[in-house]
Amino acid sequence: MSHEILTPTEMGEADRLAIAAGPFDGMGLMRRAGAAVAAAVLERFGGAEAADILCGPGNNGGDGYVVARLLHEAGVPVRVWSLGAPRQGSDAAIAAAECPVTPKPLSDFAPAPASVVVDALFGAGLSKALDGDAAAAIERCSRAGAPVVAVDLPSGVSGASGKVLGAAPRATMTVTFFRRKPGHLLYPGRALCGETIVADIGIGAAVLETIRPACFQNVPALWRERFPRPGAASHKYARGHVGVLSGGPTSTGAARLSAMAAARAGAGAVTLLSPGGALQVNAAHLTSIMLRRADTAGEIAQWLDERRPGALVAGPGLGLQDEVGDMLLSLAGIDGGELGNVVFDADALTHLSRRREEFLAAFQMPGTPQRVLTPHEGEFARVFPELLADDGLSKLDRARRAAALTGGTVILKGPDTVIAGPDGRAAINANAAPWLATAGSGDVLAGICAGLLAQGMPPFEAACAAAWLHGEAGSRFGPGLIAEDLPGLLPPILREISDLPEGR
Ligand SMILES: NC(=O)C1=CN([C@@H]2O[C@H](COP(=O)(O)OP(=O)(O)OC[C@H]3O[C@@H](n4cnc5c(N)ncnc54)[C@H](OP(=O)(O)O)[C@@H]3O)[C@@H](O)[C@H]2O)[C@@H](O)CC1
Ligand SMILES: Nc1ncnc2c1ncn2[C@@H]1O[C@H](COP(=O)(O)OP(=O)(O)O)[C@@H](O)[C@H]1O
Ligand SMILES: [K+]
Repeated sequence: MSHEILTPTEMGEADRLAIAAGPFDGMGLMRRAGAAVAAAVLERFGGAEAADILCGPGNNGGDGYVVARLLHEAGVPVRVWSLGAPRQGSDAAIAAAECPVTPKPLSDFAPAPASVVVDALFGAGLSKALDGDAAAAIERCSRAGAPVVAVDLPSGVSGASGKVLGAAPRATMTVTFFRRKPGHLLYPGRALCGETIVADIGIGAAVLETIRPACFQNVPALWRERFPRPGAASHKYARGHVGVLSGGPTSTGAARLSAMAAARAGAGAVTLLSPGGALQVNAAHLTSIMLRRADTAGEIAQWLDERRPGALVAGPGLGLQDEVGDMLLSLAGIDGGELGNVVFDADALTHLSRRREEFLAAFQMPGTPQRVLTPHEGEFARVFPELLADDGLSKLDRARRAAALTGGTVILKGPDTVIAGPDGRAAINANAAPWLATAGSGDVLAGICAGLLAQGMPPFEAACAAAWLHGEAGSRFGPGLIAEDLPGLLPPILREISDLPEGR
């Protein structure tokens, strides 16, 4: 599957490059775009008694006129509703002139029973919030419950951010062209697109060499090559050692979830670092995970110096006391030779929000551990309030800005988790299910990520792989999922990733 995601601006560039390279001109691409939509309508809604085509003034409307002509030629009763004539001489004007159905004003549109609506009002060129006749038409459509096929995007959904500008229909199906846009994968856009079909309209993949997209759908092809596999002669420490910091006696479960997940993700050894007061309760619940007493920042540093683990999980259940913040700050600035990677999760993110400037300064020191930050939206709001307050930023933009600010990899969690690296690369995760919204699920994600980091996977790839594995485990299990289930669901998924035949 092609997993590059193009912003609307990059898509415009793809159009231009493809037209320059030939063989299709703009009109040729529009005809192919319209044909792809018409084919999808006939295949999925062939039984509809009629088709209502809503056409905007730009090229999205142009696609709509092509769809209208082709459905008419296929014998479907077609009505065309226009928001305004296309600009003279434009491709859309040519498509409108070629359409044998006379358009009526959009203000008169009311969906007929048993008709399918093709929404070709606005696509990539959406420039302001929908209002007036466009918003009213969408409102009538929603009230009638008519099935909607969206051309490129449901009109009103921003292709760049997935945000709704004014109003947008809930499409049953969206047919987009060449590659997905962020708005197809980021909520609320994702939910409004319905099933998304990516149609080939004759733009060659070679244009991507010029565009060099930096955003991808999170699929295994993105990181499979870097996925760790144990060498035949590996010993347990060579497979990676993860440390996990435990909280006090009444909040130890989160760290154990992380520890178990790190082990299942393939780390050869996992050690839980526990305050003395929590040793008994941790010991009572651990078997393969090692346990070490560490009450102070000094004792943790001593263990790091002795064992030099590949990764540490810091945050789940850790506590919000000031001395915990001091300890985390010292970890952020520790020598990367003693500790390769730190996953800052949960309470560590709250400490980061309280002492942001000190943490950011520590992160900038050369030779410190690589970091992965795993905020959910609430934690993100605490750490980066100025990014959340900026309405012009998409979730993708926010994750990228946070990665740049911290010089780390950010997993901005949610139903549309975004992973962003400090080099500008980003991925949007699309395989998770709401069953994952259960206490402790994030602790498992942090542990999987640390397990992969400790095995030498680079942070961006490890973060993407962790989000994907976590999403896959949750989706495959389905209803009834609790966080304890997640680590045990990983082995068959890991086997598939590694392409190992049964019994090996
Ligand atoms: N390029 C190609 O080769 C190909 C492109 N293709 C198709 O083209 C689509 C992009 O076309 P596009 O760039 O013309 O933008 P489009 O979405 O039609 O809107 C622009 C018009 O709408 C107006 N307008 C915007 N928002 C508005 C609002 N809220 N309320 C009212 N008006 C609003 C805007 O006005 P303006 O901003 O100029 O004031 C302008 O007049 C793309 O999605 C795909 O379907 C395919 O055919 C494949 C080949
Ligand atoms: N509706 C949803 N659909 C898919 N995944 C979700 C949804 N809600 C939450 N998740 C995922 O579940 C995990 C929850 O993490 P988090 O909020 O930190 O939980 P906890 O702190 O209880 O461990 C994240 O990986 C998040 O992406
Ligand atoms: K549209």
